[in-house]
Amino acid sequence: MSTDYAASRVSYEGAEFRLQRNDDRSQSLVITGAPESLTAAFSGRRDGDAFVAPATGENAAALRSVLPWLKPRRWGLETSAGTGDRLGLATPGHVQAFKDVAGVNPVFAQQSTREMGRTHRTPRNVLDDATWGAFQEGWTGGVGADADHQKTEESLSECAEAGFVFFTIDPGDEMDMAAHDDDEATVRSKAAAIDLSSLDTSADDIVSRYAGQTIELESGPLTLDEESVLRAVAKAGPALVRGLQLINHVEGLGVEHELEFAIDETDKPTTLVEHVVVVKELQRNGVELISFAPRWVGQFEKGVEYIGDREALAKNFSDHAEIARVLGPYKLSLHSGSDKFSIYPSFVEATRGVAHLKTAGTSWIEALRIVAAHDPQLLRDILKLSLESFEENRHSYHLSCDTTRIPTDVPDDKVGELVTALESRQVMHVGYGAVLDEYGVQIKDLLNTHEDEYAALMKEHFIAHIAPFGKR
Ligand SMILES: O=C(O)[C@@H](O)[C@@H](O)[C@H](O)C(=O)CO
Repeated sequence: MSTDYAASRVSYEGAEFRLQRNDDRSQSLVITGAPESLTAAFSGRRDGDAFVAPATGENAAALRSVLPWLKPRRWGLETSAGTGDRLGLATPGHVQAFKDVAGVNPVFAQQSTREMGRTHRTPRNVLDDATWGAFQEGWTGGVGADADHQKTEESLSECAEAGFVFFTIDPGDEMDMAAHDDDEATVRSKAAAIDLSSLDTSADDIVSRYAGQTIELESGPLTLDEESVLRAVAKAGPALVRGLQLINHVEGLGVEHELEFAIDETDKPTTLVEHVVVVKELQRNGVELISFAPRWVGQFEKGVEYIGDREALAKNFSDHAEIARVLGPYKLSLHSGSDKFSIYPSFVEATRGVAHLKTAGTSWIEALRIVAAHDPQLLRDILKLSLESFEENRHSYHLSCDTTRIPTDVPDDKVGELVTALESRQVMHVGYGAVLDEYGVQIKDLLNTHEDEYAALMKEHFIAHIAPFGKR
C-alpha cells in the first residue's frame, strides 16, 4: 500500500499536490483538483480523481515550473546556508532543520563540479533530488541553487542550463602561493610578467591606482603599501584573469545569476590588501559580487572542527567583514563549513549576518552513522575502501589525518565511533566517490529503508549548524 508524506501536502491555484511512497519504495507525485492545462506539464496518468506522476527528473522540472517556491531564486545579501547533498537523499532532513530556524535561507542544491564528477551526477540530478526533497517536506520558503567551485566554462553552462542561479567562481588553481612569501624582487618581476590586458590594466597601473591609498574601516585605516599591492598582484593576478573569464562566460549566458568569488581552497591566507585589490579590480571591470570567500587564517579541513587560534580567526573574520561592508556590501562565505560549531558565532557577529555558510560532506559522513547502526560490516567495508583509495580521494582536499592511527578490527558495537574519530571521519569524508561507486546501491537502499532516522539525524545536525546564523 502506498503512503503519503503528510508534510508534502500543499495547495496551489485550486489544486492539491502531495508526494507518496509506493510499495516498491519509489515515489510519486499526486495532484488532485487540477485542470488538464496544469497536469499537462507532467508525465503521468489519471487515476480516478487524481493525476499520478513518478518522481522523475522530468517531473521535478515540471514541479519547479508549476510551484514557484521550488524554482531556484537568488538570496542576495540575505543570510543563507548551503547544504550540499552528495547522496541526493539528505534534503528532507535539511528542510526539517530550516523549518525550525528562522532567518536562514536554504541552498539545498549545492554541488561542486568535483563532487558531481566523483558521484557521476549531473547538475540536473542535483537540482532534481533537491526539488523532490524540498517538496516531500513541504518547504515553501524559497530555495537557492549553488553551482559550487566552478572552474570551467563547460560546467558553468551545464549548471546554468539545469537552472542553478548562484555561481561560485573558483580560479584558486591560478593563485601563485609562493608569491605570498617571495622576496620583494621576485614579487616585482612576477607581477610585471602577468598579462592583465583582459582586465584592461597592468601591474604598474594597479600599483598607481592603489598603493598609498587608505581605506577607512570601522576599526581604523587600512593603508595599502606598494609592496603589499604588488604582492597581491603577483599572488592573485592570474586568478583574477581566469576568474573574469569565467564570470564573463556566466554573464554571456543570459540567465538569472548571482556571483561568488572563491579563493578559499588555497594554501595561504588571503591578505586584507589582496581582498581589496581582487574585489576592486573585479568591480572596476563591472562585476557585482554577492559574496566573497577568502582563505581564512588557520586550517579549514573537511568535516572536522576548526584547527587553529580562534581569537586570530575572529579578528580575521572581522577585518574581512569590514572590508566587505566598505567595498560592497557583499556577503562573506564560509566554505568547508561542516562541523565548525565553535566558530559560527564569531563569523555571524563579524559579518552581522551578511554571510553564507557552505557545508557538504557532513551530510554524507553523518549518513554513515545510519550505516554503522544497521550494517556494521558495510561500514567496515566503506572504511577499508576509503583507505585503499585515500591517496586519490584526498586530492584537492585539505586534510591532516594520520591514517596509521585508524584502528582495525573494530567490533560491531564500536563501529559508529569510526564516524566520529577525526582520522577515520576524514578518510571516509573524502572517500565518497570510490565508496558510492562500489556500495552506492546498498547505502542508498539502507538510507531509504531508514529514511525517518536519517532525516531526524540530519535535522538535529543542521539545526546545530544554522541556529547560530538564525534570527538574532
Ligand atoms: O567537497 C566539495 O567539493 C565541496 O562540497 C566543498 O568544497 C564546498 O565548497 C564546501 O566548502 C562545503 O563544505
